[in-house]
Amino acid sequence: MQDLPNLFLVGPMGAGKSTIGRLLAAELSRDFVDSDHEIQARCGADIPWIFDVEGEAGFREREQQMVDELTQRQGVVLATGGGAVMRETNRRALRERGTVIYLYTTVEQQLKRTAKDRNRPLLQGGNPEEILRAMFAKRDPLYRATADLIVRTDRRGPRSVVGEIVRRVSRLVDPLQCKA
Ligand SMILES: Nc1ncnc2c1ncn2[C@@H]1O[C@H](COP(=O)(O)OP(=O)(O)OP(=O)(O)O)[C@@H](O)[C@H]1O
Ligand SMILES: O=C(O)C1=C[C@@H](O)[C@@H](O)[C@H](O)C1
Ligand SMILES: [Mg+2]
Repeated sequence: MQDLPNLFLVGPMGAGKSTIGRLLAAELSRDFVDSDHEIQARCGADIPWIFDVEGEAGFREREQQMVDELTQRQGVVLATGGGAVMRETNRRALRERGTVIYLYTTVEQQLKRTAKDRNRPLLQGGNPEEILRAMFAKRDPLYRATADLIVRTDRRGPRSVVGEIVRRVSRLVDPLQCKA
């Protein structure tokens, strides 16, 4: 599937953007890039540390620069951070430079998938369920407004989600799928 556009994954913490993105890129023989990982690699610091030193505002500036840079690559699968859609500039870059896939999941699944991980500063120091519900209310409309496709990840494993994405994206690119 050489004609596929860039594929950009958006969605909340624990939706599976990093996990599914990596598998999807391997399946399509594409490069995989992960905005959170790239920011951490360039700073030599993990996300909680960046939040401690620069605050969320500093992290969001770095994220905007990274989204701008990574969306200009060709032939990539990109996992964005869960909050990237909060900025209009990021939403525009994503929409204009590739096909955007919203990985949807429920707050119940997010809680299970993020419970043991301390690398998400916005979930520390409060009730994670309340935080995730408030984020969902604010962000779900933005994920939907940015996305070309919405794919549920709460009821099936990562490999099955990858299969669905490949099928649905190839239909978007070539709606009739006629045999030669
Ligand atoms: N479809 C799935 N079914 C079951 N578990 C999943 C699924 N997708 C991801 N997971 C698990 O959920 C956890 C979080 O996934 P992942 O780190 O890929 O989420 P993310 O969307 O990248 O989150 P963040 O925005 O915080 O980076 C991982 O342990 C992963 O193995
Ligand atoms: O949902 C969010 O705002 C975040 C999600 C993660 O991917 C990281 O980008 C960071 O922890 C913030
Ligand atoms: Mg991730």
